Amino acid sequence: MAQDEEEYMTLPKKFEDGKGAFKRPEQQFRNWISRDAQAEFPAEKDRYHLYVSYACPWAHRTLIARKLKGLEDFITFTSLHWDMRSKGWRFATADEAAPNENVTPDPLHPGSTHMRDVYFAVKPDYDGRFTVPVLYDKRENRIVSNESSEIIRMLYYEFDHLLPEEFAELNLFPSGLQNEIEETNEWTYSGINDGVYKTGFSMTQESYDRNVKTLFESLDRAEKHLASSKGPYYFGDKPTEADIRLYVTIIRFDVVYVQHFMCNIRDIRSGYPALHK
Ligand SMILES: N[C@@H](CCC(=O)N[C@@H](CS)C(=O)NCC(=O)O)C(=O)O
Repeated sequence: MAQDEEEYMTLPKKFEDGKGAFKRPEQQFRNWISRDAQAEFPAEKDRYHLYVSYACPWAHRTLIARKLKGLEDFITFTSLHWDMRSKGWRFATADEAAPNENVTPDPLHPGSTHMRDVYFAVKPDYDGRFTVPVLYDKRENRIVSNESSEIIRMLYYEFDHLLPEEFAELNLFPSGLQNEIEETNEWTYSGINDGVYKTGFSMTQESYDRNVKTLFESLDRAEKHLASSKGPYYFGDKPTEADIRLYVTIIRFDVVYVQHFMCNIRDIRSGYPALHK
């Protein structure tokens, strides 16, 4: 095992930006599924599996993209148990399993109890965090990717030639909006998606003050955009990546981040009517 358990839970302290703020580490598995049948990871039915946690906004993005693109028969998934302790995410035991909710023991590696077991089975000297989501290749027993921003983009297009028209046609990153989406992603990510973590995991008062201010300024900006746009989605009458990225944080905001991450200048319900809608 590359890290002992106690050290693992204190690792966030190593991910510090030098100013007391949490700095998210780079993900280590960055392969791509491709529509090209000769590719290392070609798009195929029932070849890939997603490991997620319902608690995790980054994993939630991948479940939304999978659903919107009609990829349920292409990509199976398992949700880890919500109760994360010193070894990181764990699988539900047979007693706790809720198979209809995909909360089960690991269907692919009998005997593995934690997400870390999957990482070590693939890469015995892995030394990063045992994060979800993980996109896993069931045929080659390899991890394709553990970076949600890239997983969702693979799902947008790479299976399109195998999908019924209604799903192939759904374009969550249309060329006419790509610049605006990328520009929105940039501040939404750093101010909101990661902003709640930077606020909640601040190690100094100065870092908390700075990050909570940026977070609420970014929420104000998203609120203003939504209040003055036609809607119902962020960029008009069709959902795009901007909606997926914003939604997963907003839906958790009042129930998780206000209290647990001290993101409590306002809540969404009473402070942001357009975001709430
Ligand atoms: N950049 C990654 C971040 C994933 C991530 O940080 N996931 C969290 C859950 S919300 C996790 O699994 N943390 C476990 C850990 O750090 O031990 C992505 O977007 O996929």
